[in-house]
Amino acid sequence: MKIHLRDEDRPTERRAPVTPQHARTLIEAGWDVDVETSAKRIFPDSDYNAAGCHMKPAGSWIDAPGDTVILGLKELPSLPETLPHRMIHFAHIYKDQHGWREELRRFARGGGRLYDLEFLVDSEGRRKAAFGYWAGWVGAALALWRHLARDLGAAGPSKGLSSFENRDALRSEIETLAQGGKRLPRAIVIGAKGRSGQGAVDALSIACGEITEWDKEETADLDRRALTNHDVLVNCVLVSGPGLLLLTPENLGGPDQKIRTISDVSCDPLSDYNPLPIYREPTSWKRPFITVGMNGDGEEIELTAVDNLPSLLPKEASEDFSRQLLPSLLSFDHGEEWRAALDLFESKIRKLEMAG
Ligand SMILES: NC(=O)c1ccc[n+]([C@@H]2O[C@H](COP(=O)([O-])OP(=O)(O)OC[C@H]3O[C@@H](n4cnc5c(N)ncnc54)[C@H](O)[C@@H]3O)[C@@H](O)[C@H]2O)c1
Repeated sequence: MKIHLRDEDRPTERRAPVTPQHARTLIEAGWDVDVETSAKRIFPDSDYNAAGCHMKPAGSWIDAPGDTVILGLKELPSLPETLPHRMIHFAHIYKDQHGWREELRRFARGGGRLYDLEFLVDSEGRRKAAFGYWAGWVGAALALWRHLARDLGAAGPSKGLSSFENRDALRSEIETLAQGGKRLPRAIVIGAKGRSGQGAVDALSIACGEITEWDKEETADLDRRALTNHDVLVNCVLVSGPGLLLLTPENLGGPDQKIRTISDVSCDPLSDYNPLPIYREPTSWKRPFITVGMNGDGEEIELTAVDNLPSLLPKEASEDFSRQLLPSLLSFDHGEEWRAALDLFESKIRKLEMAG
């Protein structure tokens, strides 16, 4: 088997789906591993080279032999127009996203196949590899950092963000502020049993006085007064339909409403089912926090909703993702997850053909 790790097209994408350590595991299992050099990837080229990978120029996947599997994380550049390879990445084209037809046509023209990482699932539909844990960890850490910074009149993360070398860089920002002597916040995580919920709980434990963990059971009959009797709210719910409304504009500002900092890790403001319909669009690395109202104590409620949180911690996010993906890669393309991804791809190609 021959696999080729692409340099990511997006200039800010520093994550990798396979670490140098796991590239070595693939080589030991008999894989031939090519890796494109990259000026931005969080792992240096020299580590892949030392692991036994063949280093190739960025963008050379286009000319790889036809039997090579091309691995990446995010979308492809817009050229070439034909894709003859088997490709593994997050393509973001199966939910009728902008440009899905043209992207699928590239595969149809070249005879290639897409194994979309978002749909690499087991027989119960559970994702084989996901970035959720570190999304929750970073989302909660940003909220905690900002909350403590405000207590001391500092900007904290609201001055703008760039990716962190590792989690300790972010943790030390929080720990330094927590030593400032103010009361540690009481936080609540909704969707606490999920991947991002677990990450959020772990990050909040750096400097929270108390952490309440709610999942489906606790929100079935929502006690909003108990919900708003916290300083920090982190939403990590995977919403699949209507029903859950955590906070609406009408719920803000009541006398018992203590919440001052919100992190919406789920970050789905454009969905009809958004459980936090108190903001209209994701916030950015440049301006991660916005004010969404006032709480019962007359303090501004600040919210962050960044839609690419794991990219802020590319090292940990990549290591975790690579660890989850490795067993599937070692069984490429025999496992049920590869069959599921391929079946979906083929059904989308049929949909394209029927649409004409
Ligand atoms: N902002 C980002 O960068 C980023 C990155 C990754 C994932 N996400 C998003 O985070 C969300 C969670 O992802 P995940 O991987 O943690 O999912 P997950 O499936 O691991 O966990 C979701 C949790 O939500 C809970 N839940 C569902 N309905 C609920 C309800 N009504 N009340 C309370 N809890 C409920 C589930 O029981 C589960 O524990 C998704 O919407 C995902 O798209 C965002």
